[in-house]
Amino acid sequence: MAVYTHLGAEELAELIAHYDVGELVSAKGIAEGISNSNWLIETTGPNGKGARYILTMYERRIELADLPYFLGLLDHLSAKDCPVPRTIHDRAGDAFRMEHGKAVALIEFLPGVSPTQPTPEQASAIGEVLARLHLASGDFGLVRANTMGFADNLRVLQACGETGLASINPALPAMLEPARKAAELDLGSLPQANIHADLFPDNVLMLGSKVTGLIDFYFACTGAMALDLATTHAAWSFDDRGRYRADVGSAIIAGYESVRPLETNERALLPGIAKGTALRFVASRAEDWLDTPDDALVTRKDPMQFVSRWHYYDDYGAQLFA
Ligand SMILES: Nc1ncnc2c1ncn2[C@@H]1O[C@H](COP(=O)(O)OP(=O)(O)OP(=O)(O)O)[C@@H](O)[C@H]1O
Ligand SMILES: N[C@@H](CCO)C(=O)O
Repeated sequence: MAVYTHLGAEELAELIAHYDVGELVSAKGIAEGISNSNWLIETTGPNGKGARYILTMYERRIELADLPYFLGLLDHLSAKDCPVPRTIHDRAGDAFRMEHGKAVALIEFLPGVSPTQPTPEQASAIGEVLARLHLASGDFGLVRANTMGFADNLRVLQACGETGLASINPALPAMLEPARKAAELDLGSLPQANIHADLFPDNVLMLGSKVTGLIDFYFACTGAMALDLATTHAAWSFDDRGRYRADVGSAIIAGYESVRPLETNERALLPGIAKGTALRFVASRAEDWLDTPDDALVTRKDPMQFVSRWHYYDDYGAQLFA
């Protein structure tokens, strides 16, 4: 249940009164999500016709200093017609406010549901939208370094330690060596933009094959566009038993290239980048696994899922991205 902080009805009404969105009608805690507290807010709307918003309270992981980048990027992309939610600014013009010592933001509600078994049509649509996002984000004025880059992944795995990794699964310590290799990959010479960097299906809202919303930009950073494409490929193209879905994988690349064809140097590095991005999720999941007590209510994500994806890219990456 992702509502970590209780906000009473009066507190919520007072908070909403700082925005030009009408009066509070209802507020429901949203169960999905694990990092932040989220509420679905209904108000009478700026013009009295009713409106819905997402209220997010930033609970952990997110640095306050990064919020202008994350929220500003949403505004920049939505102004360029990308399907991302706008940030609603308060009457003073601020994108976030402090409440109980924590930052809160009011965000446009977008319709749609996250696909659990994406179709090739949906995969193609997400590829297209990702490329549009890259073309639109290049001239966003702010920059943010990737804090989950390949060298960071190595540090995270090393900090888990061989014993810690082996306590999750005996096959995990063997990923330290590939992580060392990935850390040597230099993505700095590839075309850069502001990238989402975590575009899993649960961060995408869709109606049928139409992408209605990309959400959860809290790993967004300035980085190689090919990294974002490889991450999306790794997140979408395997079924729940870990089998590669060729129709979905090729539809993502084809959809992307229908808007922004890959450059030769990006294509050449994609197999290595795909392995590196698989290790990003091995590392963050292993770290979370060791940090989460066995009796916590949160369901831990299995790092081994991405070990098997790493092996797939190691075996077939060269032909997949040829
Ligand atoms: N702009 C939006 N429009 C509609 N629904 C949204 C929007 N933003 C978030 N949601 C809903 O709220 C849920 C939780 O949001 P989100 O996944 O961002 O949670 P989180 O805790 O911030 O992230 P995470 O679990 O990835 O750490 C989403 O699954 C989605 O259903
Ligand atoms: N989307 C990530 C969580 C955020 O880093 C995962 O599935 O491991």
